[in-house]
Amino acid sequence: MSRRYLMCRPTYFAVDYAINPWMDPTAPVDAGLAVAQWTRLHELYLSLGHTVDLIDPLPGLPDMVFAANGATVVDGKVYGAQFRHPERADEGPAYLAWFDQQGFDVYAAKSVNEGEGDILLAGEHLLAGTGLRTELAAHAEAQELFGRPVITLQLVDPRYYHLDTALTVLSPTNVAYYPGAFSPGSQAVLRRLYPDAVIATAADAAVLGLNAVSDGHRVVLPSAATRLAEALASKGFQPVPVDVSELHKAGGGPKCCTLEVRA
Ligand SMILES: CN(C)C(=N)NCCC[C@H](N)C(=O)O
Repeated sequence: MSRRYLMCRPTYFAVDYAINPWMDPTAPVDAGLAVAQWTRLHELYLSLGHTVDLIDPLPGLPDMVFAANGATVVDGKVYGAQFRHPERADEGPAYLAWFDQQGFDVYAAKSVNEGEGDILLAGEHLLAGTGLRTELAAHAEAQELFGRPVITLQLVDPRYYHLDTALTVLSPTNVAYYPGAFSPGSQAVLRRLYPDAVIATAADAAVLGLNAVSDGHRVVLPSAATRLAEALASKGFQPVPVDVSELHKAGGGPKCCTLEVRA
């Protein structure tokens, strides 16, 4: 199924600060390679028949490439992001202004939330992560704004700081997830909601394999996640691997670079 995405070219990509355990400002980053990998991801979406809008990157915001964190867009309503860390604070208004200019109904958040990093549409309801970045209060805000039930999931491992590092929505009725990233209660919720889920291993999660983008059948995921790709194929999904090794140095993958625009 064809989707509409928003992406941001990593023109100013760098790892200048560390706000997650993957980031090491002393390690070298090849900004040119990051742009090349991002460009391949962009072209891949176009070749799969998706529409991709682009927002202009801003200097001084090296993580702005991670468009998924910029907002949550459902039914044409845009719930703006309010970032936990000051290093990313200016991204929220930049993304909201873009949506405003495009004529969407935009809502500035009252609570800390990092967009689709932590708030994922799954069929009729929203799955929402908390514990590391997005505040619980944002779940209530999102429920009120979108008029859809929000299912709160507690994240417990700092490596999997956003819900979209630990869980991929594969279709309206199924997900893939790494149980170790969730509290025991949230693991039980996921088992109850998704008895047929694809269960990722610690190794799948460690290459950020769950930071994937599904259109309901084709699943774009990091090429390093080979076992997860096999598990998805065995459930009838089509894995589409993409190399995002340079973006991984900031703690990101294909999903982080991709905000779904649901008009
Ligand atoms: C699923 N992921 C990982 C994302 N949705 N976003 C990536 C954000 C990376 C950024 N350095 C940060 O730590 O905020």
